[in-house]
Amino acid sequence: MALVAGMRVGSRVLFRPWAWLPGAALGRKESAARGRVGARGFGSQRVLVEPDPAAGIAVMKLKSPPVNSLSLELLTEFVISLEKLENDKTFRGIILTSDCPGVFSAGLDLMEMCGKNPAHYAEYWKAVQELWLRLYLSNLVLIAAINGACPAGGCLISLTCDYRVLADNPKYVIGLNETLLGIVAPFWFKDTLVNTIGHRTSERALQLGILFPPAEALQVGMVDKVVPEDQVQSTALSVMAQWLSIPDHARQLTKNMMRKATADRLVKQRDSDIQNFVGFISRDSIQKSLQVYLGKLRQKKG
Ligand SMILES: CCCCC/C=C/C(=O)SCCNC(=O)CCNC(=O)[C@H](O)C(C)(C)COP(=O)(O)OP(=O)(O)OC[C@H]1O[C@@H](n2cnc3c(N)ncnc32)[C@H](O)[C@@H]1OP(=O)(O)O
Repeated sequence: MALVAGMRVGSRVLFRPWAWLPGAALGRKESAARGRVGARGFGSQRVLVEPDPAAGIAVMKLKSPPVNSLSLELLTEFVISLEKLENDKTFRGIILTSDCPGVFSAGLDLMEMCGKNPAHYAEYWKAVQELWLRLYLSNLVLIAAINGACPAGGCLISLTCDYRVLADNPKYVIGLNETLLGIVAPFWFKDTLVNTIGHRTSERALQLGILFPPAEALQVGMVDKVVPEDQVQSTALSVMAQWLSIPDHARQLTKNMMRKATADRLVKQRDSDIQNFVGFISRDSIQKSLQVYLGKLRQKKG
């Protein structure tokens, strides 16, 4: 089946924001062969990939200073790196972490959602959806090694992982704090949280926009383990070894069984979800809220 900017995964056609990139028109086999990751690191400007082919894993580090906010560029590079690893049968797991000190990811890039036109908002939201779908349905074992603050979209990324290890630092808060910005987490952010910490805790966390410090995050189940900062990476590696001891086909089918219905809800209404986002974010009142929030972030420094 010929698809110009879409790729069939199961019964889904996924958007390919990088379809214009050199090599994108190659056949799957040729492309996979050329793109084989091997033992040397690869990546892009904003996403570093450190492969360990012998162990079947790669460490993926977000590197978009100062705070790994999820710009269109970072989202696109993230998806490309993920696809490379997914297509290379050497790899069974990814440890996802940050290369920016003190911040895992500041979430969606507020500059992408302020003062732009509807076409830009639509393109941006499609890229956010795409990253979520790819991460949430990934066949690989994904472990989040959370070595910094993890609000909103940063938290969402970690929630798509199979396991979360958080560094024990009171500044490293985690949660979906959208209401604090005067915006609303969409249904698939909410579903991802409910699937992780349950309905009642999610309702309270979402309405109040709670950013949980490590001990509370552990208590509500937002993360699976809290460890001293210098042990985040080693803990993620030992957790990975445990997950990789399970036969892939059985684990993957089980993961898919647990997650498919949630992902399908978005797949079935991607376009209307984009329209909702564009309509909501374009409102004058929402633009004003975001500007006020950005102003507060900047003031914090002064
Ligand atoms: C409408 C549909 C719903 C959409 C769903 C939305 C999801 C989201 O993810 S919205 C984004 C929510 N994110 C946040 O609330 C986090 C905001 N940032 C912070 O709280 C902090 O920056 C921090 C804890 C992540 C890091 O603190 P610190 O190390 O002290 O760094 P600074 O606050 O000084 O920030 C440095 C620099 O970066 C800018 N910045 C921070 N976050 C974002 C962001 N999400 N998008 C764009 N830019 C961001 C910040 O303004 C500073 O900029 P300059 O002042 O120009 O240096």
